[in-house]
Amino acid sequence: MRLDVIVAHYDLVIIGTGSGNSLLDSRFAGWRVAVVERGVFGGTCLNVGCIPTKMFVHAADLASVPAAAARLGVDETLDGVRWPAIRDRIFGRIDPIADSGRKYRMAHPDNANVDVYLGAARFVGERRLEITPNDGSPAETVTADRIVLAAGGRAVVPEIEGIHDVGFHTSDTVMRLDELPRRLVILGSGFVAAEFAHVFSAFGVEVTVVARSGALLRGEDRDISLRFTQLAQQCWDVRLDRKAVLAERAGDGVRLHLEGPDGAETVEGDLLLVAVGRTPNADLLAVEEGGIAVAPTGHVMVDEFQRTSADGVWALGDISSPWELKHVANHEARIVQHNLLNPGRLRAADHRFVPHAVFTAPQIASVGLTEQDAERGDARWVAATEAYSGVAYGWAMEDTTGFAKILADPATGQILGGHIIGPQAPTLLQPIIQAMSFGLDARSMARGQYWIHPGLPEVVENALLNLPLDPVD
Ligand SMILES: Cc1cc2nc3c(=O)[nH]c(=O)nc-3n(C[C@H](O)[C@H](O)[C@H](O)COP(=O)(O)OP(=O)(O)OC[C@H]3O[C@@H](n4cnc5c(N)ncnc54)[C@H](O)[C@@H]3O)c2cc1C
Ligand SMILES: NC(=O)c1ccc[n+]([C@@H]2O[C@H](COP(=O)([O-])OP(=O)(O)OC[C@H]3O[C@@H](n4cnc5c(N)ncnc54)[C@H](O)[C@@H]3O)[C@@H](O)[C@H]2O)c1
Repeated sequence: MRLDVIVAHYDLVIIGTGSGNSLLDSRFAGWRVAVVERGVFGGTCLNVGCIPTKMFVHAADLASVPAAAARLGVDETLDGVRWPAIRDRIFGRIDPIADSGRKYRMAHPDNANVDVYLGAARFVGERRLEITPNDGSPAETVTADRIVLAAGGRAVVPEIEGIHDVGFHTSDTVMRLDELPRRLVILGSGFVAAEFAHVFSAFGVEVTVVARSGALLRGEDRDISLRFTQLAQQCWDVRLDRKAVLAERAGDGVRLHLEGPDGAETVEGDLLLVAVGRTPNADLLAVEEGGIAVAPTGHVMVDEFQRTSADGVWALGDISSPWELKHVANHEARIVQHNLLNPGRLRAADHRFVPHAVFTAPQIASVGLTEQDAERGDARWVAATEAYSGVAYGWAMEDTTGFAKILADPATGQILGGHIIGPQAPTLLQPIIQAMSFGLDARSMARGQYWIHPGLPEVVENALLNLPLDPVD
């Protein structure tokens, strides 16, 4: 046991103000609470994740309109992209929200029972934390009956010789650039790579994507990943099956040395964006000192109630979740909130049908089993697709590449998975998520309701009707 001076004991300490900040409401008014935040209030989604990226994506979608409109006989020109104006509008909206969130917690009478520590917390014992303030003042030790770990994760930087010398960006910094680069090299082929490749190329930047794997977004259903990779290759310089072995400066820019199927090669850009995944912050919190078990992936281990292995310690969001998605972090925050307030009536988190969307071009959305998942299982399944070009609104759009794919149990019609690539994919997928969540089978979903004609959701209706389900009497 360390003999630090304990400055305070709390009923509850929350580490991290992303989804962790949403736990507190008037029901906690009688609790003595501390909130610890080492960075900007509001966490990843608000400040450097979902929200600003999608604000850039929307602007990128608008910049892409003239190219798409010409095919329909509408001639428009893109006169320019005012990057500083786009950037400043986005952060001019976001930064004050983060700022007012911090002020609300620190100073509003609603939070009279809450102490805010602006600093980094780490475990020094069971439910015992050392907090190192951001302002350089001496560390303080606090203890608590309950602790919620909501400290998220951080971008991974791969071990490539020279990478720290050349300078690189991650999603944390690339949205605040002073000016657009002429050429951008993106290392990685997941969500972040796909979204920023779209944003920067729509703004006129020459984009090179370096993928370790043989396809982009290879976690998607393989038909979706294949279609997206083919489309990406038409827009960006896509290098598949490449290993980056060395980074060096090239003039004012950067050169990456790659090894691939055809041997050694190099790619150059004015900027390098590293987008090779994220890792949970459990290590920085020294959670093992608090008796908290960690999985081989680095995630804090939790049970179905979001309890860690240490008494009184809960976890939510990216620090413990393999999904690393805001709607999952929010759901888990609601579960932890309920369980803190109702220790005798614990509620389990529901991770049965976790959807996701990639806001690239075209958009992609997915829920449930992919075809490759289904092949690995023992259960019977069937799959069917419908192209956007097979429904009236898809004709209107002259879409030739989008499709919806649905997997189902052929006997019961239970929907096992849904995957869509094309305009408005996340919006089109939502009824499939709803059907899976509430047990609506494919037959009932297809024919038990009207589908607005000629709406784009007809692509989902037709994919359902195309499923080769077992005949029913
Ligand atoms: C570029 C990008 C785009 C994304 N887009 C989407 C999207 O479109 N849709 C989606 O669902 N998800 C998206 N995500 C993922 C989403 O942002 C995360 O899943 C979500 O923000 C996780 O929330 P959280 O509360 O677990 O962690 P965070 O929001 O990361 O909050 C953790 C907080 O803890 C603080 N902290 C960390 N360590 C300590 C410490 N030792 N002491 C004190 N404080 C600490 C951090 O400063 C941070 O503020 C995106 C992520 C990125 C990076
Ligand atoms: N729209 C969204 O919901 C959204 C958007 C952005 C980020 N996110 C979340 O943030 C997380 C992080 O995103 P991400 O794109 O950084 O990670 P990711 O896990 O989606 O993709 C990382 C990719 O980098 C590749 N990779 C790993 N090491 C590499 C190396 N050394 N060289 C080249 N490639 C390498 C991997 O094979 C993988 O394809 C995602 O898992 C996602 O949950 C969500």
